[in-house]
Amino acid sequence: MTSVRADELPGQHSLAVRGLSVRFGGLAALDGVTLHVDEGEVVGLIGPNGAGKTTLFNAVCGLVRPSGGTIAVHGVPLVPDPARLAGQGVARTLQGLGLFRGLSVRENVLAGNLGADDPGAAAQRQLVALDLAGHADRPVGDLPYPEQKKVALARAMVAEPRLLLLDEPAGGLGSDDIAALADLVRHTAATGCAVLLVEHHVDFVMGVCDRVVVLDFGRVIAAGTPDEVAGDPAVDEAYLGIEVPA
Ligand SMILES: Nc1ncnc2c1ncn2[C@@H]1O[C@H](COP(=O)(O)OP(=O)(O)OP(=O)(O)O)[C@@H](O)[C@H]1O
Repeated sequence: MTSVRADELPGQHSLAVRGLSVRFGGLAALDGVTLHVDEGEVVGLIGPNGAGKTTLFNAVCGLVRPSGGTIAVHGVPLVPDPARLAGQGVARTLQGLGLFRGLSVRENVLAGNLGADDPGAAAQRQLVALDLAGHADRPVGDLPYPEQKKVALARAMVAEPRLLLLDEPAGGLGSDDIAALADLVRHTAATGCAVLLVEHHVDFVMGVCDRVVVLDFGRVIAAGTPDEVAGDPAVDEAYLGIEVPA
């Protein structure tokens, strides 16, 4: 069951990033980025290659150290440490699947929730929710790629995060699987989870997100509903006008 921390401030954003800056030597990968995601919301983070999307995820996860700014989850300053993320209600999927290919589907899902009171029951709930229960005892590497993507999502969701970071979830999927993924993402948000989504597949982003934040050269150049962002000339120039990988 998702816990509420005693020091959580009521009415706060699920994720609040304020003035976040990350430098790699002389390069400002993020330069004063401010964004938020609320409970039950799907927010897309898009931008051209090198815009800073992965760096923002990495900063939230404690994989890079910001030079400035703050990150808070439900009003509580985040302690950016990969080993403590789950305890702070945050989960992330990876661009690559990052699955343990020699383990079964169930074992992979279990790996996402080592601290649960009843990890088996939590894993079973996710297997059922993602229609994977029939494959639970198969080696994950035997499943088709779209099913493996679902296993990666189940592993992220098994700890019942309140903030889910999805890193290019549509990568490598065909149109039918992308439509199914959109349903899954909306379903996840409907459970109250806040979802921040990095994705190059623009149609998927525009179809699934409540709001979209556009980065370019480490700065927010536009933010709003998909329609607002799609009609923004700065976005056309920076992003939508260029060819992006499918
Ligand atoms: N560890 C690092 N050391 C030095 N520079 C880095 C490092 N990580 C990222 N960068 C640089 O920071 C900038 C932002 O990179 P980032 O990977 O966050 O962009 P992105 O928007 O995720 O791009 P893509 O869509 O290609 O994944 C780029 O110029 C990148 O080359």
